[in-house]
Amino acid sequence: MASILCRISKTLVNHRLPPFTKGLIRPMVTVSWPFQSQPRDLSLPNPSWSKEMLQHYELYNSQCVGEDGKEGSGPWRRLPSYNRLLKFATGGVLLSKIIQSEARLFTRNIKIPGAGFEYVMFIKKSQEKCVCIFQAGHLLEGPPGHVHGGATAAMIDSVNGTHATYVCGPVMTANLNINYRNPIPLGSTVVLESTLDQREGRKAFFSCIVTSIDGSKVHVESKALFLSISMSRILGG
Ligand SMILES: CCCCCCCCCC(=O)SCCNC(=O)CCNC(=O)[C@H](O)C(C)(C)COP(=O)(O)OP(=O)(O)OC[C@H]1O[C@@H](n2cnc3c(N)ncnc32)[C@H](O)[C@@H]1OP(=O)(O)O
Repeated sequence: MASILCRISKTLVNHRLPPFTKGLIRPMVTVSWPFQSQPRDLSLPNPSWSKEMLQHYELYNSQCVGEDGKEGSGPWRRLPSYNRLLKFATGGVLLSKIIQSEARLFTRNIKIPGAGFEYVMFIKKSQEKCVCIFQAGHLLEGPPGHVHGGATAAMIDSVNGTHATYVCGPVMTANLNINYRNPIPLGSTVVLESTLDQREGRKAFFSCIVTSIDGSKVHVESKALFLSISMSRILGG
């Protein structure tokens, strides 16, 4: 048996693969536990954050500390960034053809600080609310000087999706209905507030409101339905 395995591995090593497969195929020994710790928490302040973004971050962050002065005993909890957890997900027919180590959560894929989606989320421990402070960078332009509606939709889906995952475990968005009320100026900081409206078996209904940082203007209102699914369904495609 050992000699057969040795021969197979030598064959694999010696086999010449086309150049386009470089980086796509990894030796089986590196495929171990599919979960990896996050390399960097992208929801922490960086120099691109506006004064308003920092002030709002501090406002919620201070409420993560309880009256006893202990971090984590307050009514809110800061969620570290989710960038990508599954190193070797098998779902999706084309996944075997892309560089899996380069795959990341859509809203965390622009690496230049301040250019794309800058955001941080806080969840209320009682779980009915999740808040996101979002600063829209110059690469998210839609109408001149304003944020692309698809970028806003992606943020809403991410905030509702994170909230739903926190409350229900693995979920998928089944339906997302968005009303755009006022355009979001590019470069501005807005607040997304996700609310758990109702749970009904596998279904969880959420709403989201996007407002200006001072709450004076409603930019977007939306409703979403998430369905609980098994992890094996996500991994298996
Ligand atoms: C920490 C992690 C942070 C992550 C943040 C990022 C979050 C990003 C979230 C996403 O963007 S997920 C990607 C976008 N969504 C998809 O690609 C989902 C594609 N659709 C599916 O895979 C399936 O349709 C789905 C899993 C949603 C549902 O299929 P199921 O086979 O599990 O459910 P089924 O079709 O049997 O329906 C179950 C119930 O839901 C209802 N339902 C399903 N789809 C619906 C729909 N679209 N609208 C209204 N109701 C719906 C359906 O009528 C039924 O109701 P009843 O039980 O009362 O009969």
